[in-house]
Amino acid sequence: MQVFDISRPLLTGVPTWPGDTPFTYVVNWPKAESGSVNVGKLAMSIHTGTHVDAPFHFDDDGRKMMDLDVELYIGVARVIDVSGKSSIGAEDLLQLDLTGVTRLLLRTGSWTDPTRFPEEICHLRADLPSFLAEKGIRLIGVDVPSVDPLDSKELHAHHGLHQHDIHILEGLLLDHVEPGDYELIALPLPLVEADGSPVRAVLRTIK
Ligand SMILES: N[C@@H](CC(=O)c1ccccc1NC=O)C(=O)O
Ligand SMILES: [Zn+2]
Ligand SMILES: [Zn+2]
Repeated sequence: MQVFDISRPLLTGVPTWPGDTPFTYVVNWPKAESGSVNVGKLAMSIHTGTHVDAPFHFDDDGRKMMDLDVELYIGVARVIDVSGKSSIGAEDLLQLDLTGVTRLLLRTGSWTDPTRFPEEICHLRADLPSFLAEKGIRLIGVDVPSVDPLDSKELHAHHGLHQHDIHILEGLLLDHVEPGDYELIALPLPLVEADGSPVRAVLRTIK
């Protein structure tokens, strides 16, 4: 059994959405002062690195992190390669047999420099959510900061996925993983009021 870490490392300088809270970690209470332990303090945006979105992120009346079904973030997931495309719609996935797939991770390869926030990414087209829902998919994962174009204010993909009860996992690292079926573990933190959560996402080979 092999485990692939598909999470982006969180460290000072990690790319964030333009204008968003920078990531900081400091030892706020060092052992030399406390006498026994180093105690760290963390500040970050929910949407930095590998994370899940809760519907409240794009809908004031939407559910928050703790209201979402934790089961969806654990279980068999299929990784597919869709690199080289500027967007993904139903047409791009028509040839695939997605029978029995609940969690689908798209390797777009469109975030080429992990040290910088991308200028352009592969996004999901408006016809994809209903197509995925028909196939029974409940969670979609992408290796880019958003399922919508970076400058989108309408967030058609976010809203469409939510309407079809499909959960969103963003900012994965999939370059080092071959397409196929794995067990996904990407548990969000129990942030009761939050619009999402950072996750540690891993893929475990099956058998
Ligand atoms: N929808 C994006 C986040 C996003 O749009 C965003 C995140 C932080 C600060 C600003 C953002 N969008 C601004 O237009 C996401 O789901 O990660
Ligand atoms: Zn997000
Ligand atoms: Zn999002």
